Amino acid sequence: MSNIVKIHGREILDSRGNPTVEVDVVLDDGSLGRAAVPSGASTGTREAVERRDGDPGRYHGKGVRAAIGAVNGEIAAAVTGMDAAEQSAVDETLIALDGTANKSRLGANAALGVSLAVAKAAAVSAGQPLYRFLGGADATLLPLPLFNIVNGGAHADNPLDFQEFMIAPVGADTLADAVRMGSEVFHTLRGALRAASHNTNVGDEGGFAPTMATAEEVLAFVRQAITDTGYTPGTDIAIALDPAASEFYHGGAYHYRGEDRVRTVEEHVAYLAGLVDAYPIVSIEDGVAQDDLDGWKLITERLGDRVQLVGDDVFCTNVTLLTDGIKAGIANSILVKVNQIGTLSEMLTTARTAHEAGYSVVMSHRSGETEDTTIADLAVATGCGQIKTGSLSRSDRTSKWNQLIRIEEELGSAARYAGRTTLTGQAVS
Ligand SMILES: C=C(OP(=O)(O)O)C(=O)O
Ligand SMILES: [Mg+2]
Repeated sequence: MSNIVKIHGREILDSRGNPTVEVDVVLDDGSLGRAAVPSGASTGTREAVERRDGDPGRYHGKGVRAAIGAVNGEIAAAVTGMDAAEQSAVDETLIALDGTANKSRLGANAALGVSLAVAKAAAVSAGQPLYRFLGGADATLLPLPLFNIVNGGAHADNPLDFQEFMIAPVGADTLADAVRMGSEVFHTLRGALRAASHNTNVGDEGGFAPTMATAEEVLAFVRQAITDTGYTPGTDIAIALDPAASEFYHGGAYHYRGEDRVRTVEEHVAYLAGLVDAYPIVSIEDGVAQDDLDGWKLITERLGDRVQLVGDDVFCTNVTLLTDGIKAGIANSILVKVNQIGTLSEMLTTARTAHEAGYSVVMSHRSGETEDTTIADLAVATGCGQIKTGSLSRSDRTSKWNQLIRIEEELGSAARYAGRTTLTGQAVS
């Protein structure tokens, strides 16, 4: 038993240069846990509410300072003296103290910083790495990485409607091999884009952000880059998409800016199905919008037995939304982002509920990140088998891949690489 003796929140910068929350938790045996809180750009409407600021540049830090004030004031007063190993009790205290359904009073960013820092301090106190402290001796599964190598949507200033084009080294033998393969393709793609006179600037998650108008154009480049690197598309390296469709769904239809055309729900789902037919796509996240329940039913009926259909905005890491979705028979997978719900315990409940229903779980970063690598450990602790944490450039992204490399090395012969084993739906060949 190690009690919390000090909680200190501070303002730091995230990868977009915006202020965010970092929390230190100190225990009576001197153990220190530190956690920094990320932030999304294409946020789901039912996410827990972070106290932040709307207009970068003009405010700089007002909302974040209010969240930090809550950490150093009300939260510190309530949580100091508690046993850091009692994560559920700490998280229940945070939830009750806030008192709202969406953590809007104190801020989900205040709650999450404390929740994660407490877990990390407890792991230090127990003399264990976080993944083992939370996951036990069975936490040996290294996740399949989904590397986001082309950025569009809300994460880039190009005309691409789809937010993320990812590659997944399903045929790698180890996580370290998967990272190497991903980076090889990333560099091949850079060369191919340059050769075709496209820019090779990167977006928020470190993937290239070329001025292309259609998903097909990107997919053709990505598939060619896989082949030109010496790998077989689909067998060695598959493709995953996050269209983040809530961002371009308005008035009951999908508005494609790049092509300057509108697709009905049926046309949009048929278009995605056509992409699955034409390319080695194994996973589509938010293929339809959070408010388009008919679209979710249609896409699940049409593609659910062929590809992984991941719910991000539609579930918001919220166990109630997930349970409703399971009952409605939509999706077959959930994206899990700790800051969407605000405490570690709630995220773990959501992940467990998904697994029990046969839904796969993909651990995820946010588009605004920090150098904090906690989600790498959480992916191994939960044994979820998949993680997306951006591209193979920018330290805010590579820090997570590098942490997974370290965990794999530390596990030695006990380490197992998930490859394609945790993908739901029928993987393509
Ligand atoms: C990581 C994502 O983006 P954001 O953090 O902007 O919600 C996503 O939509 O999956
Ligand atoms: Mg998403």
